[in-house]
Amino acid sequence: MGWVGAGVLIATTAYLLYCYPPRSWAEPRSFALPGPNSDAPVAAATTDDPVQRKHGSEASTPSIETDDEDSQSTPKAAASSAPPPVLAVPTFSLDSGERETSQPATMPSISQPVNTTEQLSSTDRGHVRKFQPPPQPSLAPPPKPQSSSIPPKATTTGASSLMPPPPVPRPRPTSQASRLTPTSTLQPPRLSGNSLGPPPSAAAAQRGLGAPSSGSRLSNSTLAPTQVSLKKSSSRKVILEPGFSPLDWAALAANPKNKLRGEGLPPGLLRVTPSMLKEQHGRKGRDAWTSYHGKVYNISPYAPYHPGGKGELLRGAGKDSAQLFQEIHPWVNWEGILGECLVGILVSEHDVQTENALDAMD
Ligand code: HEM
Repeated sequence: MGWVGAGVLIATTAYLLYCYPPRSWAEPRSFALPGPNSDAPVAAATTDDPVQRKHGSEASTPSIETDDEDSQSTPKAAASSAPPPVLAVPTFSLDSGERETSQPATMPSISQPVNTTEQLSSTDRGHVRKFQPPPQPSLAPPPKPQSSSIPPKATTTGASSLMPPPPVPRPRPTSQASRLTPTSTLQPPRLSGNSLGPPPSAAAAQRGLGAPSSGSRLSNSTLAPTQVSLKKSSSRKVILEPGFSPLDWAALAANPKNKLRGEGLPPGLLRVTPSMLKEQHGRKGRDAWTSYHGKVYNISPYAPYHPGGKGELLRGAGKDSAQLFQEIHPWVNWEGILGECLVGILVSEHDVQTENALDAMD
């Protein structure tokens, strides 16, 4: 190499001398002077030709030369400009390549407007990428574009899916139906007839015109007031005169001296035949007798105290009243009211005749 360098040196000097002949061309000293002057540039050119070309192309400022000297000694100091491009280049180049081909429009939207112009210019120029990209790719790249582009679509789609107002028409029919149904359901129970019904219904059912009819009327319940009026009208109770209340009757019956069985009767129970009972019809000054479960009672003293009236009570005079009694008020305690009015026992005509025959034989 030394020989080659010397040859080159000589050739160059010869060329220079040929092109720019010195003023003292004729002087022999001129050959000696260029020698030492040419040594310095030749040495610099031979040693640092490739390196100096790079630095010279990059910049002519002295600061760059100092960086080069530092870079040789300490790479970190010079890496301030170099490393970032090394790390950023692969990521950025890949992203930029894909984006340039597939999604050029997403990049500006992702990166902020300040960097958009720089990126567009950087995509066109590869040299500029190395210096500018590091900050840009680190902030911009993958997550933001996808997230920013996808979410609005999803939100819009979700909103559109949720927006259609089916619930608006739904509540209307449901509310109407619910309103109609509950009212309908609530009305039947409200039928106060039920609350009023049970105690009197049981009584009225057995009192008046039959339990089944009253039960159906109560179920209708819309006619509750009419039911009450019917019960009152069906009620055949009479207004008793003063001093003939149930308590007055109880006080009268408590005293055995009142002789509620009737005047002129023997002390013991009588054997009453149907014919005898029939003669005690309550007219023509006779007491009214009636039979109930084989016993004969004098009902004449109770007539003014009978809540259903004297006429109703005398419907059973001279005959058996069990059927009428059961039809009207089976809950009434017959024996408790008319115990002191017991006359005798009901016997058949045949039994009375045999007894009479036996008595005659005696
Ligand atoms: C045998 C024929 C009888 C007839 C036809 C008859 C008829 C009636 C009638 C129509 C009523 C009114 C019912 C109402 O409106 O709630 C009534 C009430 C009454 N009757 Fe008679 N009755 C008879 C015999 C008796 C007898 C023998 C007694 C007593 C042992 C009696 C005691 C009563 C009582 C206590 C009431 C009031 C019932 C109530 O307040 O719920 N009845 N009766």
